Amino acid sequence: MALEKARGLDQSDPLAAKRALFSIPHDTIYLDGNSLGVMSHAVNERVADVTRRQWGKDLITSWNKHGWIDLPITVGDRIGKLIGAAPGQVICCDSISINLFKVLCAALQIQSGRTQFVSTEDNFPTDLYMIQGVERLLGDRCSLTTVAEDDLIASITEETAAVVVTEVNFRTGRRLDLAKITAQAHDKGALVIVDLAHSAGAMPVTLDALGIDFAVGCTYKYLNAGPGAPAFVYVAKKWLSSDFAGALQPLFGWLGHAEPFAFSPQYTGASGIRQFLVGTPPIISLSAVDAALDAFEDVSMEAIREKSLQLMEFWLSCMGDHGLLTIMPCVSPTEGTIRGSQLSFAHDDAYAICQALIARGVVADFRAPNYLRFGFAPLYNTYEDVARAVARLSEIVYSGAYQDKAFQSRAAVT
Ligand SMILES: Cc1ncc(COP(=O)(O)O)c(C=O)c1O
Ligand SMILES: Nc1c(O)cccc1C(=O)C[C@H](N)C(=O)O
Repeated sequence: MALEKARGLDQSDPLAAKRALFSIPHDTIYLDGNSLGVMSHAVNERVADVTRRQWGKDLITSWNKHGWIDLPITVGDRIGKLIGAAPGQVICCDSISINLFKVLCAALQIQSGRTQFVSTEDNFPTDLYMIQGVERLLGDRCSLTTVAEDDLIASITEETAAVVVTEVNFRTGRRLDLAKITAQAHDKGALVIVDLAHSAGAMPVTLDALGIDFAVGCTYKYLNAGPGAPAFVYVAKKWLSSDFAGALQPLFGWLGHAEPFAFSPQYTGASGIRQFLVGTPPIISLSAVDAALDAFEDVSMEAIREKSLQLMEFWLSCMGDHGLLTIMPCVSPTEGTIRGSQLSFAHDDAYAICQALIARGVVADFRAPNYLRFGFAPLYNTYEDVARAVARLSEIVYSGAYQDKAFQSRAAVT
């Protein structure tokens, strides 16, 4: 029944043709695109071209000949289109963690006199760690206050330098209201720094329209650029033309210099977003980001969001039909609009169930303390994936197959 319904839904799916752009092992149902997206054929081909032809034959001339030197900016602008940022405000470089360091320092510089960052206690750890690192570096010029998600808005006061918020919670999938958070922050004179790791490529994001000050995000999840592909950083235009322009962030690397090839001993930051570049970009994986973005060229983020919501509704109805929702309750919001593109379920044996699923070709992941997490990537996941994965989950849970010893021992990466 569920399989028939799924096939019908796949037939009328306007994004169905997109799946053919990706390389997905035929015996795998991949529901972990919220951790590492799958490889597109375009990425595979571009990486081969960059290594064989560009690097292999054209060698160092490729910095000019193949536009390597401008890739952080050209790719940044392409990402900008997906997150509601006009050109010139996004650059693709470094990791989320490093980019956070840059924008945390920028925020403190802009907010002279204010020292407090407010964040959520359940934020992705690297976001909290980076603030703790700045705190260690700057002493009483920086402090971190963490609060429950429900208390975030009320905790933003005239003392707050910036709110540091991840739009979609990596454990629960809860999506916070950026419009309300930004309105309160700006009302109190605080800045807003957003982590879009679980938003970019999964749903519409409107940074310029919301008036967000800074944002960071990665490209290896829903943007499918590959393991360790460079992240991005958004800096609102008004800060790029502020008094601090050219020296907004403290990692004064040579490629953020106004004239890198003048090799001056004195740092003068480049104008605009280029000042957020530090050292030499990883051209092979940056090219992979560029190629990965091709899959988003002719599709709207609204259409992607629509399918994401429908995939999750179908997943929940299939789990309900199998009686699974009482055995492993959903810890994600039941209301789709306040959820990202993932569903998490609590079960004491979530880790072992996840391993048993992987052994049966359904790739999900486990997140401490006891969550089984499924990510939905509308460009390549199908309704048939959903029906088949829930059937396998049901078989594992009711048969007790997950209790096998082989599924108990924890790997380094979960
Ligand atoms: C919300 C969030 N922020 C940051 C990261 C990681 O950042 P980085 O690019 O520094 O590894 C992740 C996942 O790895 C994440 O889920
Ligand atoms: N970045 C990752 C990695 O290098 C290895 C394993 C997982 C990741 C992840 O992205 C985890 C992810 N941020 C999460 O939401 O759990």
